[in-house]
Amino acid sequence: MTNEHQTVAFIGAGNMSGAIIAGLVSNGYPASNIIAANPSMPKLETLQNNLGINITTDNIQACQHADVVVLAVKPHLIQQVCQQLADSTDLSGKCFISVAAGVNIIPMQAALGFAAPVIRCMPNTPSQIGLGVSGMYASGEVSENQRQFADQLMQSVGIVQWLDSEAQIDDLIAVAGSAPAYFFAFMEAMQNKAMALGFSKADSRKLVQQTALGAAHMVVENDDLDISTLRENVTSKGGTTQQALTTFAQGGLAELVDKAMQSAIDRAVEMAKDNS
Ligand SMILES: NC(=O)C1=CN([C@@H]2O[C@H](COP(=O)(O)OP(=O)(O)OC[C@H]3O[C@@H](n4cnc5c(N)ncnc54)[C@H](O)[C@@H]3O)[C@@H](O)[C@H]2O)C=CC1
Ligand SMILES: O=C(O)[C@@H]1CCC=N1
Repeated sequence: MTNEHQTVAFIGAGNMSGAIIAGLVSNGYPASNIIAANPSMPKLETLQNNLGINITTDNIQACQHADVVVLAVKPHLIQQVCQQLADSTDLSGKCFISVAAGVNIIPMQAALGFAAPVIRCMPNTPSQIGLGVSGMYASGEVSENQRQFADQLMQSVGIVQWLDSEAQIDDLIAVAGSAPAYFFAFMEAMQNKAMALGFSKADSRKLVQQTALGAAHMVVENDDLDISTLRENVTSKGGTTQQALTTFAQGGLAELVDKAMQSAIDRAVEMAKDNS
């Protein structure tokens, strides 16, 4: 990775930061160029012990020597954190990458006190294992160099999709940011049924996870086939799969997925209003 000696500060060391940092370090990004800040020590100590990064409980200290500041606190705290940084340190020359859902660039820049270069990034937790998806949108103030660095940073933990408008970040949340949870919920439900059928918890998990893994790999490795063809190939006429799929259809699965994804988008829009 070029620019690899840029210092990246993560403000907020929770699930998403932890996933991105783990992905970066395991992909060879120098841990000495990563610092994470969090109000409490336990998560920081785990990150330091496991990944060798720098840690601090002081957001300002983390930010001072950083070229890139990743804002990774809960959405309702983003503006407060931006204001705290703006009040206490010189932010000129720094690029901000916000991974928060439902906080737009304009209110972030207002809290930072200047037209800062801000990149909205919507990652997901599989970034932890290099299989992430990140939607990215850059404000007009972001330089080509900053954009390229952010692109390389997030490409090192998965695939990157640059977006034409900030509003598309909300769509990306529904399609990828929140979406690992949909698959987890589906697998959880399958595991529960397997257990109800008498399989042990461990066996149920093993059977479900291997099936999910196999199905995902088949999609990846057969990119010349529509996903619907892969589904049809499992479905013998009048057989068991057809019966299961009919039950899903009768329960409105496709409509339910559409509705659930739309509700995630609507929630992001609502959050952006609350955080403006
Ligand atoms: N979890 C996920 O799958 C994804 C989360 N996101 C976004 O990432 C952001 C963080 O989410 P999670 O990591 O899930 O939450 P989290 O609750 O796991 O992490 C947030 C961290 O911020 C810390 N914190 C609280 N106040 C702080 C402050 N004033 N200064 C510094 N740190 C502070 C908390 O102690 C916590 O460790 C959110 O804005 C969310 O929208 C985006 C994509 C996916
Ligand atoms: O649930 C949330 O709001 C965050 C954004 C995407 C995944 N987690």
